[in-house]
Amino acid sequence: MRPRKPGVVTVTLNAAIDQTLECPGFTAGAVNRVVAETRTPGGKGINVAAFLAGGTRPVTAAGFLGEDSAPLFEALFRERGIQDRCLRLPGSSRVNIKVVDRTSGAVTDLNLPGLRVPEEALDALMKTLDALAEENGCFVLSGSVPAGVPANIYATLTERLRAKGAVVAVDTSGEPLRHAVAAKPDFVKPNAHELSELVARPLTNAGEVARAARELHAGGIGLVVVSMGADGALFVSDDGAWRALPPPVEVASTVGAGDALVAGVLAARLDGHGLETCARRSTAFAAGKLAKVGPVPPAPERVAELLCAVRMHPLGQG
Ligand SMILES: Nc1ncnc2c1ncn2[C@@H]1O[C@H](COP(=O)(O)OP(=O)(O)O)[C@@H](O)[C@H]1O
Ligand SMILES: O=P(O)(O)OC[C@H]1O[C@](O)(COP(=O)(O)O)[C@@H](O)[C@@H]1O
Repeated sequence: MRPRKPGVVTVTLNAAIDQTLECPGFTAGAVNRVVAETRTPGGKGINVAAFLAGGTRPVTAAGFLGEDSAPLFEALFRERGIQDRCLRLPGSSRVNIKVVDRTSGAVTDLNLPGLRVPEEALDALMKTLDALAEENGCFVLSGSVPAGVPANIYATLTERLRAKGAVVAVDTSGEPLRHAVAAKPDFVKPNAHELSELVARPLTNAGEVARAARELHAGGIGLVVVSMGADGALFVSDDGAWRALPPPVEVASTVGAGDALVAGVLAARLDGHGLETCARRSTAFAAGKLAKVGPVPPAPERVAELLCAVRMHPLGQG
């Protein structure tokens, strides 16, 4: 995974403001008291851009933002030095509600559908991405697909951008993931639940997850990473197969952990690291991210501490 052009572009079709509600003992169907509320810019590609920025490569955010809520995202772009090539749509980006119960550690996500994308806006996005492909070698296509955009959008973009020599990563779910996988991106990162939906069978243990991940890899996807929350992640490529287990860490919110893992994988692979190092580094980065709400990268010293605590297990041929 060594693109000729250094820049990374993340594409977020369905950006979100994440409203985190801290609610000890949260119970569905009951009256609950919220003790703290924060609003942070989110959406998978926005988070990946925030985690990757500040490294050795230029990072650009593309996709759509509601113009009324754009200032929150623009502040993040300024703070992290992210180039803003997001197109503006009338209205506000969705607000996704994240209920965090620190007593149980559970996080409940209520993700809204988001703004409908008009046809002209999608055409304009295609032109923007074509232009960005002239100067950027890696594209990350992440998150749900909003109304107005065909479910095969990531497949279309994967083919189009790979034809221009770009490395393409996809992190999505459901129908968009099914289509994208058929277009063989260079890297996919489903979580175990999304992978189970994709292969249409329950995956009840790490062995079953590994078997399904190998099937995807054998189908032509160079790097398959399957995340499993506190149980770590599986990494499968031509270089071999590993499971990385994070140590127990302090958790403010698990929202964005998958995006941190994607950013960590890309940073390591684009720097030319092998699979084992990539798995260890990205797992340490994702675990370090959990201490803060929102797309705040962990301090390098914290990642260095966690690196030594990640346990690596080679996966047999199974
Ligand atoms: N509670 C946790 N403790 C330690 N690491 C975690 C925890 N939750 C997530 N992670 C790390 O973040 C990665 C991605 O988290 P996960 O929840 O599987 O992603 P997604 O948000 O895409 O479902 C995991 O593979 C793991 O490395
Ligand atoms: O586009 P989707 O699938 O609704 O996901 C959007 C949500 O995912 C996030 O990007 C977090 O994703 P992860 O927890 O998988 O890293 C949130 O910021 C956002 O609210």
